[in-house]
Amino acid sequence: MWRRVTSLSPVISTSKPASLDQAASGFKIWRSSFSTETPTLVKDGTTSFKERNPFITFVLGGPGSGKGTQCQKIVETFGFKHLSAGELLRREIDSNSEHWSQMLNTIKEGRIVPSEVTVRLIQQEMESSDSNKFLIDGFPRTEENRIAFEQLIGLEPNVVLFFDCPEEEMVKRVLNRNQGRVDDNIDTVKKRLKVFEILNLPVIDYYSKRGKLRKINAVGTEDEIFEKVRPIFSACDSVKLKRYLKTSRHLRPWKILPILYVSQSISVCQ
Ligand SMILES: Nc1ncnc2c1ncn2[C@@H]1O[C@H](COP(=O)(O)OP(=O)(O)OP(=O)(O)O)[C@@H](O)[C@H]1O
Ligand SMILES: Nc1ccn([C@@H]2O[C@H](COP(=O)(O)O)[C@@H](O)[C@H]2O)c(=O)n1
Ligand SMILES: [Mg+2]
Repeated sequence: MWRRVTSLSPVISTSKPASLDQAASGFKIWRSSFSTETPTLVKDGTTSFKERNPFITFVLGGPGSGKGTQCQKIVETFGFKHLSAGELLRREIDSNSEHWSQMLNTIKEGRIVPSEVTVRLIQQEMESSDSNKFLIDGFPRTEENRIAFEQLIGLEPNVVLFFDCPEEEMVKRVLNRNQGRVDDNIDTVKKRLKVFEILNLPVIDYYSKRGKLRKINAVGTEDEIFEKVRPIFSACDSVKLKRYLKTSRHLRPWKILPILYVSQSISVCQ
């Protein structure tokens, strides 16, 4: 049984000019429906999602930079729950949910769906998941996305991956993808690249300044790129382990030493 708890919080705002926001989403009506209250779902008799202290990774990069491909490998190797924001939106469109046609048009135009919609979808998936380690792929795409996540969910990412790829390579990969996506065409890709540059790069810069960004050169084979990703998560495991060691009485040092050793190679991922 879920009950809704609300608390007051400031209105979500961004430092971007309003015209840019509008160009990115095209959903003035949805945007204006943002509440000044922050609802939090709390399961009766159990802890809230926030209290589960989940490990959150945001996965960023331009269109076709390889976010989804690398997330799959991270899932296979480190057992994270993968949530692709774009995939969640496509699923909503396929299920003819409310606003499906607006969402479809937004995606066709390479623009950004209002944050409240996307954050709610991510929140539902996280809260209903058994996992406590999440890869949130393709999110946050804008400062508004980022602030909405912080305000509605009340959490920040532990790590932010950024797959840095030249535009020419991204365009080539998207046009060869062949998965029937409505936005995999040259016109939409050009728009998505523009949106990435104007709206997503400031988010990347934000996390870089806070020391959370792990920038990965996304040129090379899928396996070569994953070898740059791997140490980041080995290190994340070790951070959790260190925390565990502080609180646990059941120490088994011989079991964690190899992982701590691997973690020494963190930080330079270029
Ligand atoms: N290192 C790589 N070299 C060549 N092709 C790749 C590489 N990584 C991924 N690809 C291919 O490029 C295409 C785009 O990859 P992927 O779907 O992972 O990108 P993405 O960042 O998730 O893109 P989007 O933001 O559009 O969802 C896919 O067809 C994938 O198989
Ligand atoms: N935070 C997000 C993520 C995605 N979208 C829309 O979906 C499109 C596809 O996203 P992918 O991550 O699968 O490339 C994207 O171009 C946006 O139109 C969004 O609005 N907000
Ligand atoms: Mg993807």
